[in-house]
Amino acid sequence: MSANLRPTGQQPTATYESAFLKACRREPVPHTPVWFMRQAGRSLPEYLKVREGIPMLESCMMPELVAEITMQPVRRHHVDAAIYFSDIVVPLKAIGIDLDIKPGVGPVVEQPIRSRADLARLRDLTPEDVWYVTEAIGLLTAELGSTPLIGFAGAPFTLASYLVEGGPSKNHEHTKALMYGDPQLWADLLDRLAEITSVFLKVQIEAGASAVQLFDSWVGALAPADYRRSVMPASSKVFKAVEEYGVPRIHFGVGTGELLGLMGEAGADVVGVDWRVPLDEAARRVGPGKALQGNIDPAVLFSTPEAVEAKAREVLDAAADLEGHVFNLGHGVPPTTDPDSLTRLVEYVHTQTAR
Ligand SMILES: Cc1c2[nH]c(c1CCC(=O)O)Cc1[nH]c(c(CCC(=O)O)c1C)Cc1[nH]c(c(CCC(=O)O)c1C)Cc1[nH]c(c(C)c1CCC(=O)O)C2
Repeated sequence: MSANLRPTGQQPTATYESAFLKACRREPVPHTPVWFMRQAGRSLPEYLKVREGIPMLESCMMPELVAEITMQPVRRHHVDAAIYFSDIVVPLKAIGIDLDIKPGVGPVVEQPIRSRADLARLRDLTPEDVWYVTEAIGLLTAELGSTPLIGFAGAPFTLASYLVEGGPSKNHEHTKALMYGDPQLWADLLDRLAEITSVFLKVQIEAGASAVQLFDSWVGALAPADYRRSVMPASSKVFKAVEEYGVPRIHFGVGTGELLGLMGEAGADVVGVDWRVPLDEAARRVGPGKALQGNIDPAVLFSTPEAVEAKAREVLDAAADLEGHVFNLGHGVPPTTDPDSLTRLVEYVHTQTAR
C-alpha cells in the first residue's frame, strides 16, 4: 500500500452510513438508494453549457470542470451517489495510446492493438499520469459532504474490445478472433489491462472514492464458458487488487443475463443487472452474499410519468426480498432523456421505500 492510502474506515462517518453504501454492504437502509449510470452528461443542459467547445477527453483532464460536472446531477436529481466524470478510455490515453472520443461514435483508436509488438505499447499507468483525477476527487469530497463518490474503470474485456477493434463494434470480430486464435497473446493483453485498471481504481479510492464500478459493458457478447476461461481471470485480478481497501466493488455489463453468477464470482460485492432479467431472478442467478443494482429499462424514461412509475414499481417489487438493492437504470441515461423524468424517478423511489 502506498503512503497516502486512506485506510478503510477513515472516510467520514456520514458517508460510510449513507443509504448507498449501506445497501452495497447489504445493511438495512432508510430508503432504497438511487443513482443513474451516465447521470453526469449530455441529458443535462447545464452539462452541455460547461462543455461547450471543450473536447470530451480534454474535459476529463480539467479538475474543476470534472468536479462541476460530477456535482450537477447530485444537485439537480438528489441522487444518493455521485459518479466521477471521466471515461473508460482515460487511463489508456494517459499512457500514450493515440485515441479520441468522437461525438456520437465513441472511442476511436488510431492504431489498433492486434500483435505481440502492439502489446508493448501498453505501458504501466502511474498515479502521476492521472494527477487530475486525484486533484478533482480532492475537490469533490470536500463538496459532496455525506454523498458517496463512485469511482470507475472499464473492465479488461471491454477495454480490449475498443483497442483491438479500433473503435465501437457490434460483433467484436477482431476481438474474438484474437481471443480464440491466440489465447496466450489474449491472456497477456487482458492481464496488462488488468494492471492498468487496478492502478486507475486505486488512484480513485486513495483520493476519496467510496465505491468503485467496473464496467464490462460489452462482455455480454460472450458465452459463459468463454467468459470463465478468457475474461474472468483478468477481471478477478482487478477486484483482488482493490479488495484491501474494503470499499464496495460493483460490476456491470449489458446483456449479461447468462453471466451474472460468474460476474459475481469474479469478485464483485454488487452485481449490476440490465433490464432483461428481473431482479428476483437475477438474485437466484447470482446467489447469496451479494447486493444487486438496477434495473429499469432506460427507454421507459421516454414514456409517460405514469408508465415510468409503473415500471419503477415493478423493479421495486422484484427487489423486495434482495439482501441489498441499489436502484439504477439497466444501462446509461440516453442523451435525449428529459432530465425532469429522472428527478421524478428519484423522488418516487425515495418516497415509495422510506422506512
Ligand atoms: C462503454 C463506455 C464508454 N464510456 C463509459 C462506458 C461504460 C458505460 C456504458 O456501458 O455506457 C463510461 C462512462 N463514460 C462517461 C461516464 C461519466 C460518468 C457518468 O455519468 O456515468 C462514464 C461512467 C462519460 C462520457 N463518455 C462519453 C460521453 C459523451 C461525450 C460528450 O458529451 O461529448 C460522456 C458524457 C463518450 C463515450 N465513451 C464511450 C461511449 C460508448 C461514448 C458515447 C459516444 C457517443 O454517443 O457520443 C465508452
